Amino acid sequence: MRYTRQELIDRVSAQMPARRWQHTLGVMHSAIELAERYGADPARAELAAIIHDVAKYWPVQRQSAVIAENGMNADLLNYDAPMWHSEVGAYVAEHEYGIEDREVIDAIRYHTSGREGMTLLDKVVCLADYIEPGRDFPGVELIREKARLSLEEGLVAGFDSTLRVLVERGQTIFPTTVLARNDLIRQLAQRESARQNKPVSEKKGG
Ligand SMILES: Nc1ncnc2c1ncn2[C@@H]1O[C@H](COP(=O)(O)OP(=O)(O)O)[C@@H](O)[C@H]1O
Repeated sequence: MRYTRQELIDRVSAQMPARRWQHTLGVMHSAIELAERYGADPARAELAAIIHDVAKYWPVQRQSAVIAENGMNADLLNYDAPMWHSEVGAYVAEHEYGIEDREVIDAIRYHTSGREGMTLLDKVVCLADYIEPGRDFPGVELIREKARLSLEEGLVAGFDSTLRVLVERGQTIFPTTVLARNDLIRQLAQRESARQNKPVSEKKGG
């Protein structure tokens, strides 16, 4: 990594309006909290959170150029521009800030869409983005409640709310989010069936 934590904060915060930096501070806070609760590395969660929205306010032409010119996921360009900043943020993290930690880079890359097989760090950063203290969209309280039960339940509730809005607005859906949601629902079902198939003696309350 080329910069200290404070240098990174200075560089990232200079690229967005104050209210978006406030959101980022909230995501840093929630990412650390979720990491501590669910066994991820809080320092790596915070690092991904600091950088996650770095490209959010870049002109869209600059964002699409980074994606098109660097062999990144060009399919993203077939979807609405607000999706692009995650991929660009991952690029900036790696190539401008010298981050070498693949999991941190990927947590930035998938913080909006999610993906099938999300890592623990992906889950922490994506969910923190939904529930940071400054968020007040309809349904955020339900996502916060589910986040107290598990990362997976929190994320399913988060993706549900995003998908609902996209459907209501008649917008196209970047399919990776649907794959991520399917995968999380299967993980929850597997966890539940493992819990139910435990020998009776191991079950609390019989
Ligand atoms: N699967 C998807 N398909 C299309 N648009 C999506 C998808 N997931 C998220 N979005 C949209 O991308 C935008 C950026 O998402 P996000 O980074 O979570 O935004 P913000 O932090 O500004 O709330 C939002 O407008 C959201 O509705």
